[in-house]
Amino acid sequence: MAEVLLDARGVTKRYGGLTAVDDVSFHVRQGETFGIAGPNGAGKTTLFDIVTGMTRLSAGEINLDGKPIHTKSVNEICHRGIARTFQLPSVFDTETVLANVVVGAHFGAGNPWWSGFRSDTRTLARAEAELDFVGLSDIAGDEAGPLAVFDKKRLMVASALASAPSMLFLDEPFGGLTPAEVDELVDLLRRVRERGITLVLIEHVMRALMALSDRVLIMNQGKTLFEGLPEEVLSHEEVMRVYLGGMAPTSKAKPHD
Ligand SMILES: Nc1ncnc2c1ncn2[C@@H]1O[C@H](COP(=O)(O)OP(=O)(O)OP(=O)(O)O)[C@@H](O)[C@H]1O
Repeated sequence: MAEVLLDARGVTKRYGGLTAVDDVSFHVRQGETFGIAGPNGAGKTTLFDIVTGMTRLSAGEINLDGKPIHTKSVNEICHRGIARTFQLPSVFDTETVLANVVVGAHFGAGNPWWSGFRSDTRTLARAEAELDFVGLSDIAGDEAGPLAVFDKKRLMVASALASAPSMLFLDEPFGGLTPAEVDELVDLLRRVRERGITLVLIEHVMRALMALSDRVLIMNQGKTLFEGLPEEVLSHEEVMRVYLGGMAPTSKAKPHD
């Protein structure tokens, strides 16, 4: 069995009287794809924000490769090998598609912090290779702001990959995509996995979550409702009641919306 890459124990985040993430523990093994689902407000994005250093946990610990990251800054965590994408497409609107990816390549895991002050052919080549990988080379010179949702989502993936991560966290990568785009992105993420990059994804599109995940974590009201194999979700009564609400898991609808 592959080694544990990420180990989260008793992770808790309180906002005043609200406990957004409540004593959640899970681990992710090298090379696996770990899916996270749950209704609106379950604490999924907060969990991502904690792991990636965008918010501090109130209690618990998170280790990457056996070393703590929950006390580290966003850039230190990035340099340790964790990259992420966001629920709402987040790109530098007024920069070109290529310039967006160059940012990831400049500031990512393989470079020291000052690398952003210089431009080199190796960094540019890495950015161009990732653009090619996600299928956006043809529009490398276009401004990123007016891009369609699917292109922005692929651009976020390219920028994240350019930072040379060992783990890629994807927050609802399939939201707002057409069925054909969902299929294309599933294929792209499989190719990311084939590169040996460990994936963690939050997803409401159950078809995509089931197709990609080796194991899943279902959250509800900040707590772990279920952790196990995707096929076991279907026979878990509490998950079916709370999350799926009786809907077929292959449905493309968001049951909580
Ligand atoms: N900065 C914050 N301050 C106060 N409360 C917050 C903050 N961020 C999140 N919350 C609350 O924490 C809870 C969990 O939110 P979170 O966004 O993590 O849920 P989610 O599972 O990602 O939901 P969704 O599926 O809608 O994205 C919600 O009740 C939310 O309102």
